[in-house]
Amino acid sequence: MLHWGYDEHNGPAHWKEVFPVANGDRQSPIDIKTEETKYDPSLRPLNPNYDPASAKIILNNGHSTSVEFDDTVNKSVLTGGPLSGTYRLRQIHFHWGSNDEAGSEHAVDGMKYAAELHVVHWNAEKYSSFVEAARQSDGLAVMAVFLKIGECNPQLKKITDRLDTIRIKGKRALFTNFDPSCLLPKSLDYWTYFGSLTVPPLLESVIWIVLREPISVCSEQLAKFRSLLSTAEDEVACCLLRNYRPPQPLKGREVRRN
Ligand SMILES: NS(=O)(=O)c1c(F)c(F)c(-n2cc(CC3CCCCC3)nn2)c(F)c1F
Ligand SMILES: [Zn+2]
Repeated sequence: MLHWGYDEHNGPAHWKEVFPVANGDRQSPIDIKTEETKYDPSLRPLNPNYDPASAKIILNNGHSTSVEFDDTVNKSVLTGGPLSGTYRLRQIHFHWGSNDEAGSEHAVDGMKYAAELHVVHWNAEKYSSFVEAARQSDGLAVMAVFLKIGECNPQLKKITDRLDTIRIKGKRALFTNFDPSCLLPKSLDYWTYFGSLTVPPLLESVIWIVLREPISVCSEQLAKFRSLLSTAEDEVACCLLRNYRPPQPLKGREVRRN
């Protein structure tokens, strides 16, 4: 496998060839069987506290589009929920499919949504950098939000309207004054479990917080994600039509709910 991606020759089925942890005991995403989740009264309300000035750039990294935040200080943080300590906002990004029927990474009772937003944080209380935290079992906390096909989402428009300026892999553009809380649903009720990055190097360092209520997205907005290219300037253009990893074995893990 040359460089990992989502095509037949370098997609999720091949990742274990380079990243053997792909067959590990706490891989993500998973299919959340709601009947088997366990209510945990010790789980606290989620407390996202983001400063719009932390937003810096919007980027096409060839695998997704992300908004990167200034994580050199505790300006935008997530506390509460299943977390002990303060997790600092690093980036948000999306996963989508080649059609509106599937595109999310997590599934709920076997059902997949059209897309999924990930809000990535790292444990800045215990570790000194994102890369160090990414190697620790409690290093990262990712909040996942399902995108359900419906009304066009005016908040998401701020992102989808910029995608034509970063079509090519590696392109980036200034993107500030953006508070990702505007993409969260009314209810912050969640499921939580111990998992991994869903992209190589698939490190098993993520405390997953999956919000139960989806936000809306319309087909036209999703189509803009699919028009992003997974290729750089000097390569034959190839659209990033899908970028989701299928659900992985639960291997005895518990999924708790608040
Ligand atoms: N889908 S996900 O699981 O929410 C998700 C994440 F949680 C991530 F942290 C990343 N991530 C990957 C790197 C490179 C680092 C390069 C040095 C070693 C750590 C990874 N930066 N952020 C990511 F791309 C992603 F998709
Ligand atoms: Zn992701």
